[in-house]
Amino acid sequence: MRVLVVTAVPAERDAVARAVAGTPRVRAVPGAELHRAGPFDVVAGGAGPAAAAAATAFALASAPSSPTGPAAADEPYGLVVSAGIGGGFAPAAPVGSLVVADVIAAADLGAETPDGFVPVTSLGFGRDRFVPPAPLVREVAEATGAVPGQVLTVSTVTGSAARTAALLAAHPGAVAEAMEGFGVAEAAARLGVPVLELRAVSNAVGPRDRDAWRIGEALAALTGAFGKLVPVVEGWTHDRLDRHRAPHRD
Ligand SMILES: O=C(O)c1cccc(C(=O)CC[C@H]2O[C@@H](n3cnc4c(=O)[nH]cnc43)[C@H](O)[C@@H]2O)c1
Repeated sequence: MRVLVVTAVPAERDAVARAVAGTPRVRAVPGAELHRAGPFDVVAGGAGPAAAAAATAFALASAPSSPTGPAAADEPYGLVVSAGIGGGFAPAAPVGSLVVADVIAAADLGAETPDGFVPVTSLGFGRDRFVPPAPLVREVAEATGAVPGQVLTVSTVTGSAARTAALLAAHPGAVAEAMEGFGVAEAAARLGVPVLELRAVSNAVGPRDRDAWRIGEALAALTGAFGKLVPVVEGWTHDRLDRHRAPHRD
């Protein structure tokens, strides 16, 4: 199965591509550059949910929607993965660990009210979460050792104990936060393609301490995880994923 992997920055894209031996083949698509490594087409789509959604939509729209020939390049995407480094919530996800989202939640999409934050769904429109296929999440967790749990999408990196506590109060199942998952999921859902989010933890969510980020360690963990993901995605078919697909709703 061909898999589209969307990262924020080129360093994350290259960490994913390194999981597969050989030099990635690079192909330009409108608005992006795809790096093909084994079953993965990897794109560095930019930071934040808007850039991630735009890059995902362009890459998906550039692929055939049904097989057009015998080559892997002619296959439609069966899965989209939002991947990269992320902040981990203690104690579930220490630095260097991996997390896989069982829910991809937009943590700051809503309204501030005198009574606190209200999610967009409580305002009567939009959506604030996507649920990846549960059996696939389980298999990825088993294969990679990733901790399953909610991964929050935020537009502002958390930098205080108070904000950390507020996020955990609103999302008790949260294991990590990053800035792209919800955007990737939104674009994938519109084209009916299942989504996963896999993150390697570079820093603890909490009071800002940029010097404590362990980016190299996290990128190495990301490479290791995608190496273990190859046989997992090869074992999944479009038909099998279809059975676990949640319908898109506005
Ligand atoms: O400076 C570098 O060498 C470098 C290499 C790889 C990645 C980066 C990034 O800064 C990636 C930004 C990306 O990381 C996610 N992220 C990481 N930690 C957090 C966090 O605590 N809260 C939210 N997001 C986080 C996020 O998805 C960013 O887009 C630098």
